[in-house]
Amino acid sequence: MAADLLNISDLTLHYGGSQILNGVDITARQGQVTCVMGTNGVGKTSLLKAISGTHPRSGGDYVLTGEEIGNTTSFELARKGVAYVPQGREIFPFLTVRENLETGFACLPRSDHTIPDYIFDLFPILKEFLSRRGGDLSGGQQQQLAIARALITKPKLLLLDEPTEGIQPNIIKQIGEVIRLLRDQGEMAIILVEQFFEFAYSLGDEFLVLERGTPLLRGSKCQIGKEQLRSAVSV
Ligand SMILES: Nc1ncnc2c1ncn2[C@@H]1O[C@H](COP(=O)(O)OP(=O)(O)OP(=O)(O)O)[C@@H](O)[C@H]1O
Repeated sequence: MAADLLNISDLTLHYGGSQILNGVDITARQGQVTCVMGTNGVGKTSLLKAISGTHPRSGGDYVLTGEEIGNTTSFELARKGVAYVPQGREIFPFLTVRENLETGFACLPRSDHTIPDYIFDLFPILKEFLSRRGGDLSGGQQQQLAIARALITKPKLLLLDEPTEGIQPNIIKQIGEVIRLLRDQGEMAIILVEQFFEFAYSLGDEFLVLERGTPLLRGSKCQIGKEQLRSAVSV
């Protein structure tokens, strides 16, 4: 059984007076992909914001590699190995590809401030476009850049928010291969928020389906049948 890297239980999250997440449990294990699914507005992005510390949670226990995490900053969580690739990618359009990648150095010691070669093995196009401005890349290339920037931080836990959204099929395939490779290396835990059902199903080891901020279905691929998952996702 793969080791638990992240264990969150009974998570709640509010925006002002609106409660968005209520009693969510999620686990991420090394060498596994946990897929978070559900229709628009159920709270998938909010869950990733809570895990990455970009929005404070209102309650719940958060344990990362055996350490209890209080309400801390996203920077501190990045230093502890949590990398977040947000929906919409949020690369810096006026910085070059190299400069975008180098922003990942912020949470690393100075001795690690070099872009490792494996980044370009995973995403060869980024090497070719190192001097191009991020904003001049296609949507799919920007998504690859956003994932690469997250990998620069040497994460233990990689959070991906809808990496296939608005992206052409050949790049979706490449991104799927990268996720599979990272998972199969067995070190990293990956949480994937994804509405593209076949993509999510092919990559996922564990699934959590949300409905209006609460868990509707949770379990492993062995426990949940494909059609059961598909019908839960379309609720
Ligand atoms: N900053 C915010 N302030 C207030 N409400 C918000 C904020 N961000 C999101 N919401 C609301 O919280 C709910 C959950 O949003 P969230 O983006 O987490 O859902 P989601 O499942 O990721 O949706 P989608 O699939 O459309 O990205 C929605 O009703 C949304 O309108």
